[in-house]
Parts: sequence; C-alpha cells; structure tokens
Amino acid sequence: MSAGLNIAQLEAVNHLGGPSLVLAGAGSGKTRVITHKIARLIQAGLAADRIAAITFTNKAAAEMRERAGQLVGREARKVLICTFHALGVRLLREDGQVLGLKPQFSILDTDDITSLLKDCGGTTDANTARAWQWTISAWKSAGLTAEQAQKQARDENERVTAAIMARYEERLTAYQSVDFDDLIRLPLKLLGDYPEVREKWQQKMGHVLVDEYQDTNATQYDLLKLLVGERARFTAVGDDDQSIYGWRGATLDNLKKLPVDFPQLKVIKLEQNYRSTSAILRAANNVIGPNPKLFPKTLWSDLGEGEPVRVVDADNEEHEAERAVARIQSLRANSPHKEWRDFAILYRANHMARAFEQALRRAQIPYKVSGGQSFFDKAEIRDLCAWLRLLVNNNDDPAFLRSATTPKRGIGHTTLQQLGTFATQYKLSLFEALFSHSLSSAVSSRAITTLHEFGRMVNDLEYRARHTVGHEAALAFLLQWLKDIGYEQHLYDSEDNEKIAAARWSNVMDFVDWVAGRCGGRIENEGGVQVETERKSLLEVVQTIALISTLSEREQDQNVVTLSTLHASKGLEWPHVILVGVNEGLLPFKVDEADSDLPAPVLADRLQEERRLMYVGITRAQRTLAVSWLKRRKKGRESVPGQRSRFIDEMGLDQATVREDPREKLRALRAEFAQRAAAPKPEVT
Ligand SMILES: Nc1ncnc2c1ncn2[C@@H]1O[C@H](COP(=O)(O)OP(=O)(O)OP(=O)(O)O)[C@@H](O)[C@H]1O
Ligand SMILES: [Mg+2]
Repeated sequence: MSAGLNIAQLEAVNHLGGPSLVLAGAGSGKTRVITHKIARLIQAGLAADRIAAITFTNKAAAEMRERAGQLVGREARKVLICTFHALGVRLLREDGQVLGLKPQFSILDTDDITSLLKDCGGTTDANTARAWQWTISAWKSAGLTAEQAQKQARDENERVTAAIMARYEERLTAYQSVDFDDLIRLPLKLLGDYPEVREKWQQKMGHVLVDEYQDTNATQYDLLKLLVGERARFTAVGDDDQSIYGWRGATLDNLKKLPVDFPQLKVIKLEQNYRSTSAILRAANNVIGPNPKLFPKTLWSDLGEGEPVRVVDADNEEHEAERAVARIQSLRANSPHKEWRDFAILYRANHMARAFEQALRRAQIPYKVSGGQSFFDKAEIRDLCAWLRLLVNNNDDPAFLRSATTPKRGIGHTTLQQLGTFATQYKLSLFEALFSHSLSSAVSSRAITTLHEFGRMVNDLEYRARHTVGHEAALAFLLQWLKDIGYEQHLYDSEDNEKIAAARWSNVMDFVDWVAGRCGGRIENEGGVQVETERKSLLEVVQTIALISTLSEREQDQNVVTLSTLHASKGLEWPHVILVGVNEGLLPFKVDEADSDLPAPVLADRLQEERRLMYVGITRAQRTLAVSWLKRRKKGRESVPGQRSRFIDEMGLDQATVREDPREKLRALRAEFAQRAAAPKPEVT
C-alpha cells in the first residue's frame, strides 16, 4: 500500500483524523495522493460509501475510479467519486424534497436555458439570451437571488436582467427543473437551512477528498465546509499556479481561507515531480516565474535532462498542422512510444482543432477531440435525451417541446402555442395541461386527439422504462422505441446528404448501446474474477444522463491522438505534447490594451491567468515538448501577420538547440511510406 509513494506523500495519505491540504506543483503526485488515500481510508476501516472524492471533470472521476479499483478492488465502486455538480445532484435527489423539489427533477442544459430565457425576456435573439444567461449564472454562482440582484442592479440593463431572472427562476420551479448553478446553490441551501439534513450528511461523510482545489469557487467551498462540519475530515490538493478558471468564478481565496477557517489544518508540500524531464520542467518554471508567488514552491525531477524543447515556426494554420503531424509520425517511428495515445496536441480555443483534424485525417491517424463539441451536443443525441428526460420528468417543458415535434407527429406550432398559453394561465406544465378537461376551450378537438396520443405514448414508455432492467432488455426497449417514433426515417428525411444521415444514425446506435450498457447485468473481468455489473432500471439510468457530458468512460482505452483545449487538459499527461498556436493574442489571449477595452488591472490579472494556462500546458508533457507559433494567422476571413508569444521567449530555451530538427521531415516521410506499404491493398473484384 505504501508502494510508490515518497515520504511527503505518505504523510499526506496517513493523515486521517483532521483536515489537510497538499499544496504542490504540477506532476508532483497530488492526484496520486488522493487515490492512495481512498485505499488507506478503506484499509483503516472506514466504509467505502462514507468516502467522497471530488474531481474537476467526469473524465477525471472515471479515471480515479479505475485507479482506486486497481488498489482496493470492488470496494472502490462504493466510493462516491464525482464532480461537485454530480455531488449536488446526489444531495438533491435524496433530500431535495424539503426544498419542494421532486426526486425526478430535470437538469437543463445550455440550449434549454437559452430558449427558456428567450421566452422569459420576450426575444428571439439567441445572443441577447446568452448574455442574460451569462449574467444570471454569475449572479447565481455568487449566491445572489433574483430579488437581491434587483436591489443591487447598477443600471437599466442589470435591472432588466434581474427582472428576467425572477421570471426564469419561477419557470424553473414550475417545471421542476434546475440549472447547473442550482446544483451547487440548492444543496448549499439544503445543508445551510435544514439542520437535520446537514446532520445526516455530516454523519455520512467520513472523509471528503477534493482534487484541483485551486479551481473551486466560493459556493463550492461553502458546500465543502457544510459537508465536512466541525470534524473537518477532508483532504484538499491543489496548485495555485494551475488556477485557470478565474473567468468562471474560481477563486484563489479558497486556498488562503483554508488555514484561517481550519487552524488545525495540516499543510503538506510535495517537491519531486515524477512526470517530466528536467528540460520540460525548467521551461515550465521559467514561464510561471514572473507571476506573484502566493505559496513559494520548488519542483525538481530526477528523470534526467531529456530532449530539448523544440520551437516550430509555422507559416500558417495549415502548415502548423502538417508540421505537427510530421512530428508525430517521426517520433512514433523513432521512439519507444509507438502508441497513438502517447501524443497530444493542445491549443487555446476549440475552433483551432479544425486544421489538425483535417491534417490527421489526411494522414490516416486516429484521433479524438476532447473538451470540444461533445457527443452529447450533437442534435440527434439531444433529441433522444429530450425524450428520455420527458420520461423522467413529465413537467420538463423544454423536453416536452422538443420531443413532441421531433420527429414530426402532426402537433403544430399553433397547437403548442395554444397549449402553452393555457398552461401558463392555469399554472400547469405542458404535460399536465394536455390532460386537463378544460383544454377544449383553448385547443381544437382534432389537435387534442393528437396531443393525447402523444401523452399516452409518453406514459406508456415511462411505465415500461421503469420495469426494464439490465442491458439486454434495455437495448431491446430502446430499439423498439426508435422504431415506434420513426427516428431513422426522420434523420434521412431531414438530411439531404445520405452519408451525413448515416453518420448521425450511427451516433444514435452508439448512444443506445451506451445507455443500455449502463443498465448493468454484463459480465466483466475484474482482477481475474468474473463479476456481473449491478443491474439498474432504464429509468434510473436515464436520470443521471443529463449530467454526463461526454462518452469519456468509453474513450479512455482508445488508442488515438488527443486533440484538446488547454483547459480540458488539466490533470492529464502524455509522453509527447505539441502546444500549438502559441502566439500573442492567442496565448496570451488578447491582454494588450490596444486589443481590448478592459481596464489595466483586469488585464494584468488576465495575463497572470494566461501564464498559468501556459504552465498547465507545458507540464502535461512527460518526455518531449514542441511549441509552435504562426507567422501568419487567420483573423476572421483575413490573414494577418502573427507574433510569437512572449511565453516562448520566457521559456528560456537555448537558441542553438531549439530549431527544428531537419531530419524530422525525412523520418516522417519514411514512416509514412512504410505505413502505406504495410496497408492492405484494396481488393479488386
Ligand atoms: N511517488 C511516486 N513514484 C512514482 N511515480 C509517481 C509518484 N508520485 C506520482 N507519480 C507519477 O507521476 C505522475 C504525476 O502524478 P499526478 O498526476 O498524481 O500529479 P499531480 O500533482 O496530480 O499533477 P497535476 O498538477 O498535473 O494534476 C503520474 O504518472 C504518477 O503516477
Ligand atoms: Mg492532478
């Protein structure tokens, strides 16, 4: 159990009785401390279901679950390993009733919220609605109610937004729905205002562990405090130099507050980096150097000097992508790391993935885009999720509207409008309104017949989903349902290009397979023992779906090159990393006064956060790192001269060694040639 931990890590793992904070630089084994501590707590006799470990993403949670599983076996499954938001869902499903929330409440996604806000504010303009959404979300995550926001409003614009917020909140309550901010705010209210509920959860939580603590926001910190109570049995791990979510309300104050709020806090520092070579680590330390030091840290590695960090000057986006692909092919041909999964291309903004996707496809290299448009954002998946959400919560009006019209079933816009007006008048959800006796005063009898057919179908599906348990039954159910609603036909009807329609249908099949798989009853091999996964009803599984943003659990084993935003790369590592688009204006992102209308102090803060982002990027690399920048870059439709980022200069690279290796191109060509030669010849029939 103590294998693979240094003395400081062991100290952190063995501090069980009170609060502790592990404060250390990138790659020093903070996350490793958390997984080992889960094992240690179980070994020390704490029941696994009394341990909660909070991670930053669903993907990180899945990975931690797997690691913990390797250390302690099946028991690890009972540990609650999830994000703050998923923890919020858990609290609300179990105890939300005291706040008037039914256990089957719905979680709205960004699109639902935009359309709801359009409605509340009487606009059809999505940008206006999104601006409201941004402001309301900021208010909510700062803990403000609509009423308080109204009082504090500084101008007409804010007053209008606050009024819309009031209407929006009313609708959420009426629809038995919550947004992402509510998933933290409501549990906070629950634990804050209801002592018996608080008592229950504090009793239950034997130990709470938090990874990436530097990126928690104020309300998450409050939630943590309420959850652990006086006994304060928790372990937080973090790195102030990796705080990159300031723009989303994360605050380093949480790090500063911890020793004040918990005087008995044990602070442990880790200094050895186990991830990167000295060359990479030096570049990282140089870049973060100019930032003010909140908590001074030293970080060293004994993995040796390693390959020098390379700088690539690219002519433009296409050239940069070609160069990245050539580098990957060359390294793969010449290093012990031959797997595609050993490579990552990291960039500042989502839209930058495009050129790399195209180049990788051309070279027939498998890849995945993480942190970009997720599977669940695809229209076809959102259609199906709307249906499933409606089964879980009939009062989910946005889901009602989407499923009643996708695929088309003769329920027209006018009918829906009449139904909506009627529902608002009688304070009913659309689904409730549908079965109201007095509906005939508002809607034609022919339309009512169609509406009733739809309503009965939903009721019937719900009943069957509740009684469908295990993956085989779930699969049969889902396939039949798709047939009943004619979804495949709908895809082909609404898409002129057959290939695209087929691709979308294949996404649907992936989705169905995945949902069914979660219903359990499959035989899996666990440490040499065949065990059956826990069986769940389809309805139960569907309840959790709105929260899962990617098919991450399935992606893990794929042997593919990763394309990722820097933000989404946090906590991860790859043998070979290429940081691209390292230009002034991209990374750092617009921090020059000429380029921005923000005041100077805000820009200075921004620059610090951009510097931390660059630090995060560099420290993802284990063995080799290349940094590329664009001599010309696209800005809108134009091509403008690009400027090399100050961060590249600050990395302090030895100019003689940074130039690109001329042999790289040759090796890449050779590798490509070999690959082509080895590829199966097309069959001639
Ligand atoms: N004591 C150790 N012995 C050997 N390898 C270790 C040790 N501690 C950590 N590692 C390895 O070092 C790498 C980095 O560890 P980990 O991801 O836990 O660091 P971290 O501090 O969480 O990094 P980040 O700040 O990027 O989240 C991992 O591959 C991990 O397995
Ligand atoms: Mg980590």
